[in-house]
Amino acid sequence: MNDQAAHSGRLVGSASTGLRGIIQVPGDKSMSHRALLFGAMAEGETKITGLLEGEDVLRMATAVEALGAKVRRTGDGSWRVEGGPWHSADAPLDCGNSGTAARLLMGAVAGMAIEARFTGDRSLSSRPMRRVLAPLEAMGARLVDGDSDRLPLTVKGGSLNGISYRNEAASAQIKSAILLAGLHAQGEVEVIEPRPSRDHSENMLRSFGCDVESMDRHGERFIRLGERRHLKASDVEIAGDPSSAAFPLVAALITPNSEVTVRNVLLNPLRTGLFATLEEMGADIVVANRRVRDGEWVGDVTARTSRLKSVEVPAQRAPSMIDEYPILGIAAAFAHGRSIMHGLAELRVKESDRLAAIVAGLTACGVAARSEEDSLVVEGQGTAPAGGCDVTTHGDHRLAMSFLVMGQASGAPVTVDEAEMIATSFPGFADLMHSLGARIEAGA
Ligand SMILES: O=C(O)C1=C[C@@H](OP(=O)(O)O)[C@@H](O)[C@H](O)C1
Ligand SMILES: C=C(OP(=O)(O)O)C(=O)O
Repeated sequence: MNDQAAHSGRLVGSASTGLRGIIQVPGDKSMSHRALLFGAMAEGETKITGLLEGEDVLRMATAVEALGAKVRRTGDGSWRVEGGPWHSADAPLDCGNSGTAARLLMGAVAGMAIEARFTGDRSLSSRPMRRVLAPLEAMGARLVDGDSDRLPLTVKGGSLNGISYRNEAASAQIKSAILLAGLHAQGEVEVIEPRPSRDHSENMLRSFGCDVESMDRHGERFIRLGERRHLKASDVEIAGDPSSAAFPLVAALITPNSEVTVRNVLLNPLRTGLFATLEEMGADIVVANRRVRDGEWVGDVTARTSRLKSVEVPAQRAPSMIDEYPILGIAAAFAHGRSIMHGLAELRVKESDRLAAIVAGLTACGVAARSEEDSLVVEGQGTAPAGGCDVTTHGDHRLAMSFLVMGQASGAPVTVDEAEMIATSFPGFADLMHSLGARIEAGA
């Protein structure tokens, strides 16, 4: 099967005899969004290598073009972005499935004397936007559609004041929207994080020439914009997405006779909670060739078939692995004993209610799992689960990939629906998994 078949809707993952190989995964999604957006806001031409060419990121590229930037892909696969000047978009900005595109763009638009209407697909139109709109309105932006919490909605920006905002949700999207709006605000702009979220915006704003201060005080993180808030074009090199690397690596851990290396994975410490958790579960997972590239840690990660034991994951760790709970749920199903993961309220407002969907999918595959308030409990049997089920993904790419991985080592095949959504974050997933020996086929 080629990746074309991955667009057909249903895919089936079946037991493989072993996964082996050395691969690279597509570029990090968070960095890709930011590289395009910051490039579009900067003076001069930004060169991006390793950009994730997934649907979410391509939505961002189209949106910044509609707002005034020039974006092109060159023959060698790198991208060029020429910054502004920004103007109101003639047509709505369709953010597709991407929460990051919608929320970061809202922040950027809020800071300028322009207006933009935001739309999205069925999933994105059901996700909360007030979390970003509330601080942006407090800074002086206007929401043309009253106090709406959902797309479609129209943001009118211009003449903002500063803000000091407590980011209780530990959301990097909220923080980034505030910082981006703050680039054009008068006065202090500060975000306080009781639990730090991914810091790619801070790191990349610095490489685009902005003053951004990050400080840890009394167990909280303070992020503050300094005086210099003007963006200058910068070259950005993007390493492999750890949230994508998670799928082949966990597949190797649970499938007999496997050894998989993913080269050049982004290892920013605010993104590596899954790897720490897998180590606690006894996984044979090793990082080699650890190095700093463009201000971010990068390395090669190898995973080998392992006997996993159960784990308890504290709420404090959740932001550093927020997109990895679906695949951790699969690892926990193969582990010996009861795993508990705390502090997962945010999973309910992702592309689907991931907490409910993980429980439903695992249960269908013969694994006892439940949610208890904001925690996930998985009763691992220490052996391969039955499988032999149809999993409803609710159009959620991470659920589709997770359950296809589960099929690689389950008693009977696992079928997922709406597999075309995988292309939002991991184009080429099925082909890459095939190159390792995975069995993923078009389903009836
Ligand atoms: O800022 C980002 O690039 C992201 C932040 C996270 O969302 P929240 O900010 O809602 O936690 C994450 O789930 C998403 O995939 C990407
Ligand atoms: C939550 C995710 O992305 P976003 O919020 O950008 O839609 C994700 O990729 O798992």
